[in-house]
Amino acid sequence: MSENNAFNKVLEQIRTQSPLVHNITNYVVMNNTANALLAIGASPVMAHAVEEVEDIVTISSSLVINMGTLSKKWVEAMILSAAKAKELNKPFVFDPVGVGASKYRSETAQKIIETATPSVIRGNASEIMALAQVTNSTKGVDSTVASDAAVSAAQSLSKQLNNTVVISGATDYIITNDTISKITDSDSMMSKITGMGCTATAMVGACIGVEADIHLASTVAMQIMGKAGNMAADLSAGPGSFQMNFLDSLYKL
Ligand SMILES: Nc1ncnc2c1ncn2[C@@H]1O[C@H](COP(=O)(O)OP(=O)(O)O)[C@@H](O)[C@H]1O
Ligand SMILES: Cc1ncsc1CCOP(=O)(O)O
Ligand SMILES: [Mg+2]
Repeated sequence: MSENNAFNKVLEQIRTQSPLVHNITNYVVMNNTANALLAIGASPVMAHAVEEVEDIVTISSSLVINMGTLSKKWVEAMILSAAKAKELNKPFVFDPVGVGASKYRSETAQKIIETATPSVIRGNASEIMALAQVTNSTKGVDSTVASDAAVSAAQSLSKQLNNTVVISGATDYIITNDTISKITDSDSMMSKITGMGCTATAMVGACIGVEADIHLASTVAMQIMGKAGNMAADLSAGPGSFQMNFLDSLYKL
């Protein structure tokens, strides 16, 4: 299938099926990522309570676990939901926000991965290298290195876990064992807005909710980000209007 056909097919599936995407995500991006999922045609639900996460996983098409703003109860909810996703064979994507920046983040990321292998791990270069225990260059939640630097770390992580690893940045890499796809079509304005990485992870959640080929679904998710990012940048004077135009662009894709 050509790249364009795959893109159109997955986008069409999202719009016709409107997959329910269960997000356990952070306070910073919760509203943005819910709106981004709606704009692309998916149906978001943000649910964190330990009392309900297993029920929500059960009715959802996919699960997004994002560890941006951790706390004890939320970690419990993440572990419960990851275990449920494994039991029910539901696809799930993990965003290891800021892994390496604190012992708590590193331990939590390991706990989640040990509970259930995420279908996809999506992070920036510093996060992927910290997760693969190559180097710790994490500066808070932003990467200090270009995505190219994390390719071999992502590849060993993917081989070790037998899953798909996405490194975002000026070039996005989608890596599944020896298969590497690259996307260079996006805009640097995207790095000036908080939550663009989390939005990329949410887009992966939407795509794996409708498409069983996880590498293809992850690639389309990053294409969606790049295309909407370019469209929005053309219309925007700066990061403020970019945020609004990005949502409109997702809707118009
Ligand atoms: N310098 C850049 N040029 C173009 N696109 C970028 C750049 N940096 C990030 N992006 C895009 O922004 C989105 C978020 O990536 P990134 O900033 O790496 O994530 P995070 O916010 O988790 O650090 C991705 O879709 C990526 O393609
Ligand atoms: C700033 C910040 N602090 C904790 S979570 C968060 C959002 C990070 O989002 P992204 O990784 O998508 O930029
Ligand atoms: Mg991030």
